[in-house]
Amino acid sequence: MTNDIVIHTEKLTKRFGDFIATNEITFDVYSGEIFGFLGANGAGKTTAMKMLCGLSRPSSGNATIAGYDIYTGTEKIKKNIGYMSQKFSLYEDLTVMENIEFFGGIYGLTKRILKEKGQSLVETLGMQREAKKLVGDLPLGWKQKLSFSVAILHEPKIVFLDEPTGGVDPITRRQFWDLIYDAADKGITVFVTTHYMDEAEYCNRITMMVDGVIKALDSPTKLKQQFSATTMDEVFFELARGAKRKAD
Ligand SMILES: Nc1ncnc2c1ncn2[C@@H]1O[C@H](COP(=O)(O)OP(=O)(O)OP(=O)(O)O)[C@@H](O)[C@H]1O
Repeated sequence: MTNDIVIHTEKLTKRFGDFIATNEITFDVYSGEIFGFLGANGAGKTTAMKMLCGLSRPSSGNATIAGYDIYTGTEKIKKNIGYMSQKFSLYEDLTVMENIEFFGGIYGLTKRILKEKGQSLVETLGMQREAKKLVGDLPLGWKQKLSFSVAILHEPKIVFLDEPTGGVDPITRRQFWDLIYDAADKGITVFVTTHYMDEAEYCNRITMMVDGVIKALDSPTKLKQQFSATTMDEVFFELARGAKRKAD
């Protein structure tokens, strides 16, 4: 982690009619940081993440992502980020290698680089025997690890992960987090939403959103001190219990 700021937001706001989904959120994220973005259902996490990825125009406020302005630099932003969501990841009807080639191609990698990177990726993941198998036939945990690796194949400055480990067992989640640490060690900033509080502990810093507003932002250790809590679960409960919004 360095002191270089790669995500800077200032009073970033998104309204849907009269409803304020994300209300004046302000924070900085540093290069190589693992930044956890937490909140109860409906808190406004996905709305914020869509704005940061250049997919949704803010109603007001400012932000720069990888040095590019959120209003005028959305195409540049998209080139400098990777994205992975539990809801959308890989094509189930393509093989492991075909998915690597397809997504690597979209991210602008040449065929020669893709061949090299694809080979070393399946080796790193221990998936040599699966390279020609359909992704649909792989266990969920493997799909998620592959999906994450594909999202950073083009070595983006920032990778956005929207609940990347939903539905898998704790051991596979731990392995997934080893990949996250490797990426952060290489200088890739990781912006991650999760509902798992053990994963919150793995982040360098965490924001907690409640009803569209940032209620807390600090390291897990400092947050636990601040709320006299022994676990992040207790911190989360303390902050989120007054939330008015419910899941859709
Ligand atoms: N296009 C939209 N039009 C109107 N309201 C919306 C729209 N998108 C989101 N919202 C509302 O904004 C609020 C925040 O939604 P968002 O999806 O950002 O929450 P979230 O924190 O990501 O929750 P979850 O963990 O359930 O995905 C919700 O009340 C949701 O209903």
